[in-house]
Amino acid sequence: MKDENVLSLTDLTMNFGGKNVLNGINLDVYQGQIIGYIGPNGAGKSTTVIIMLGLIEDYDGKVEIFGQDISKGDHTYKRKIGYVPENAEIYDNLTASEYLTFIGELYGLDQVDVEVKARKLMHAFEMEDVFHTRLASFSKGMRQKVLIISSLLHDPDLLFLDEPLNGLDANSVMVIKEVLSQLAAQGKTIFYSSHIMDVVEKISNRIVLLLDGEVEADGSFEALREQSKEGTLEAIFNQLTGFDEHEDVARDFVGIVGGEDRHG
Ligand SMILES: Nc1ncnc2c1ncn2[C@@H]1O[C@H](COP(=O)(O)OP(=O)(O)OP(=O)(O)O)[C@@H](O)[C@H]1O
Repeated sequence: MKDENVLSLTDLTMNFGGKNVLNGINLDVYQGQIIGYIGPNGAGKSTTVIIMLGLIEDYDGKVEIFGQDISKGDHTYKRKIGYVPENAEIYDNLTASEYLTFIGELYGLDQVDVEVKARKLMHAFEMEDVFHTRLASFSKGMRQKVLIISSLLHDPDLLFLDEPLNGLDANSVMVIKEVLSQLAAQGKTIFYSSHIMDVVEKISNRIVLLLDGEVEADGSFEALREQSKEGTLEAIFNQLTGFDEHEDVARDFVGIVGGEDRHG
């Protein structure tokens, strides 16, 4: 069923130590959308995601996921969400098989079923040979693939991804982009947070730009391009965040590196 509201944020505000980090976010996300969630460092993207995951509770405003207000104590919605964190505390002493089975069991899956599914997904990513190898020996990209698998074991309806392509080679990037498109086409909803503008531009059907804890822009790439008259999402991002000083910043930086600190 498309056009179903999967996620709704109403006047979401978050204050850390007297500083407002989120300043009243309003957002309705519909089934099958891939939301590119972008914004400068410190804009509040991770904070929003962590609130939606139910990990921060002292926010103001309303967060509804699958039509339920998540502050009401019913945590069953968590069974239907998946999460790829940017920096995962991965369990280095576990093998991929042990880690994935553990995560699957946390989601309430049967141990044998989850192990079979995890092995198949590792095989699909050409990693079956390291299924029983400790994660400590995995490369960055291999770990990232394990994280992606772990977020999908329970076939979630809503997926939160934070820089999911970290460390992946060009071929793997193509596979994951295609996986996400096909999941969205099946009706899964994807909340994709990244700083890699050309990927966000291609993968998202809706882009939400957060600036100082507020939604500064919200629309398809085509609509944003129309409004801003810029050609790429990177240029739109620079324009909307009011940044046109990259050459000056770089010149200062390189000058300091070379011992020519003009500011003393
Ligand atoms: N637990 C915390 N305690 C205090 N301040 C916090 C905490 N978490 C985040 N902040 C502050 O909230 C602001 C938003 O942080 P957040 O991590 O949400 O930004 P972001 O948009 O995800 O940034 P980035 O692109 O760098 O990942 C920052 O100023 C940060 O210092």
